[in-house]
Amino acid sequence: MNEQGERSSFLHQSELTFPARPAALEIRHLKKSYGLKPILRRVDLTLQQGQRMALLGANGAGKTTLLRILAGLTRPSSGHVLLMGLDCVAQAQQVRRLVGVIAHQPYLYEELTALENLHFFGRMYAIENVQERSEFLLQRVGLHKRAHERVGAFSRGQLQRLAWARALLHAPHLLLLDEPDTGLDQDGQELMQSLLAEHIADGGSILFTTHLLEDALLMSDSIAILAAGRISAQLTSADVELDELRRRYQEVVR
Ligand SMILES: Nc1ncnc2c1ncn2[C@@H]1O[C@H](COP(=O)(O)OP(=O)(O)OP(=O)(O)O)[C@@H](O)[C@H]1O
Repeated sequence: MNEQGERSSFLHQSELTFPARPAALEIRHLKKSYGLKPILRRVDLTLQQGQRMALLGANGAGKTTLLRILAGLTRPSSGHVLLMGLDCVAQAQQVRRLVGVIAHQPYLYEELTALENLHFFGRMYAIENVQERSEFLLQRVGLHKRAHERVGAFSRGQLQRLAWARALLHAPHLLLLDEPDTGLDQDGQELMQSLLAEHIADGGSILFTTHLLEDALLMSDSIAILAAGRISAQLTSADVELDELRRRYQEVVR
């Protein structure tokens, strides 16, 4: 390259603008049908890194379906989903490492102990310090005394606590939480709140579903309402009172 060429390439480089960091989640024109039945007709949604979003909607609106697509458990019929800039379908394996999921099913092996379950998932995610990390999380969710008990004998709330440990095991960026407080007692609810706060303090992002509008408001930075297969309303939590949220929700889901 001649002198002039070097200079122009230097100038070019100095003028480069670095791309803004990718959104935690970017959903465009997402559609999902089961057979001929459309469930998600056109979902567009963005969640920035470090943010918490509540996803509301009536029974059967498609919230779980949407979360399952984001978690790589179900394929979309069409549209695009990017997670931290990675395509949910084309880069599904990398995407799975970025998400921690609490779903309706706990996704745990009943015949294994709590510790064995975490070891199993730890190996799946190729976590280096799996023993240490598993013990730390069992302690954190209050199950350290049950580490060597078979999960088949756990109560619903204990399963949910272990599901939390499993979801956090690989330190995912995005938590996808489908009614995450199901079965948790008062202590469990407080534990969940502190796990969520720690996740956000560490720079993570959260998308969760709930039917409790009050919780949605308290636990989120923004609220999206899914109705008729679309995000029919999006609100900034700090700008809306509970009564107004109730009114908007009724208007949209009716
Ligand atoms: N595997 C499937 N095959 C066929 N239909 C399905 C399947 N999974 C979900 N559906 C249908 O998709 C629609 C949306 O279900 P989904 O579980 O996503 O709703 P939801 O908003 O999470 O509801 P809820 O608040 O009751 O948990 C429902 O009509 C349901 O029957």
